[in-house]
Amino acid sequence: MIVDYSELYRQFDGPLEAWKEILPAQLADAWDEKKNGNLKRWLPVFDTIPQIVAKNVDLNADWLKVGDESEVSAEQRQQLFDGLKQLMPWRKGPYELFGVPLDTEWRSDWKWQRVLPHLDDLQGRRILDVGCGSGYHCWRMRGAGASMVVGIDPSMLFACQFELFKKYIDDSSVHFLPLGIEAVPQSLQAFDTVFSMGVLYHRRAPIDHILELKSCLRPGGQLVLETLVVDGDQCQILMPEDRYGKMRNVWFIPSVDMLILWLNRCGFSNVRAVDLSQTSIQEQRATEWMQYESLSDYLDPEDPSKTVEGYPAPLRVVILADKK
Ligand SMILES: Nc1ncnc2c1ncn2[C@@H]1O[C@H](C[S@+](CC[C@H]([NH3+])C(=O)[O-])CC(=O)[O-])[C@@H](O)[C@H]1O
Repeated sequence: MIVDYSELYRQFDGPLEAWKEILPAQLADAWDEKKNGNLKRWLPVFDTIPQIVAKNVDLNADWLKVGDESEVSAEQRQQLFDGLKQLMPWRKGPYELFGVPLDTEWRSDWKWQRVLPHLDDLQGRRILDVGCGSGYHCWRMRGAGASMVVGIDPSMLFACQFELFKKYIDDSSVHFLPLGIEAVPQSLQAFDTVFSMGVLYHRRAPIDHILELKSCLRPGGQLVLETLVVDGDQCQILMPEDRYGKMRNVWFIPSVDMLILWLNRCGFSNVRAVDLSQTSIQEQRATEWMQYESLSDYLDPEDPSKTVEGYPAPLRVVILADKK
C-alpha cells in the first residue's frame, strides 16, 4: 500500500472508533494489486515524481495551487508533467502543480462557488465528502476551515490522483478512502457536514442513499446534496430507459420538489434548494488532460436543451438539509 494511514487512524476518535476497527481490512482490500490490475500502471508514478513538499499552497485558489514553478527544476517539472499524464484522465479540478496547469474536464470550482456561500460555516467541522472524485472539493473544504475532511470514492484512479497531491501538501487533516458509501458502518453519526455531490442519480436505491448519508451525520449536522433534477412538480421523476447523456448507471432524476419530499420523508428538517443551474459546455468539456468525449458530445447537436437520447439536458440542484 502506498499510503500511510497512521495519522488518519489517530484522528478517528469518538464515534469514528467504530469505523477504525474495520478500516484496515477495507483499505488493504482496496489497494490490493491483484484485485485492481490498473494499480500496476498507476503506482509506479509515485517512484518517478519529485520527492518534495510544496512551500506555496493555496487551498482557496480556484486553480488549487500547490507549489510555485520556482520550487522545482526543469527536470523535476518534466517528471511531474509525465507523472500527471500517466494518471489521465483528469476529470475533477482544476489544479496548478508547481506551475503546471491541470485543466480538468470539470470546472469543479464553479460548483464550489454555487455551494459554499450557502453552507453553515465550515470552520472546525468534521466533513465527509461522499463520491469525492479526485478530492478537489475536499481540499477546498479544508481551505474553508474544516478541521478534518474525509473523502470517499471507490475509484482507484481518483485515489491515486488524490495521493499525488497529498504528497506535496503538508496537511494531515484531509484524507481519501478508496471506498464506497456501503463501506461506512451504519449509524456512525460522526460528521458535522456530509456532502453527496453528483452521486444520487448513480444510486439504484436513492432513498437508501439519503438514509445512509443521514446515518453518517451527527444530530444537528448538515447535509449538502447536489444532484441532477428535471423540471416539474412533486409527482415528476425521470428514469432513463437506458443511458442518460451517454452515462450508464443513471437511475432516478427527480424534480426539485420530489427531492425535497424525499428528504422530508427521510426525517430531515429545514430542507431547501439553494441553487439550480444548467450545466454548460464551458463547465464540463474535453481538455488536454481529459481527451475523451464530454458534455457537448452528450447533447443533441440540433437542440442542446436535450441529451442525445432526447431527455432534458443536465440541470443540477444544491439542496441543504439539517439532521434533527
Ligand atoms: N458507491 C459509491 N460510493 C461513493 N462514491 C461513489 C459510489 N459509486 C460511485 N461513486 C463516485 O461518485 C462520483 C460521482 S462524480 C462527482 C464527483 C464530485 N463529488 C463532484 O461533485 O464533482 C459525478 C459523475 O460521475 O457523474 C464518482 O467519482 C464515482 O466514482
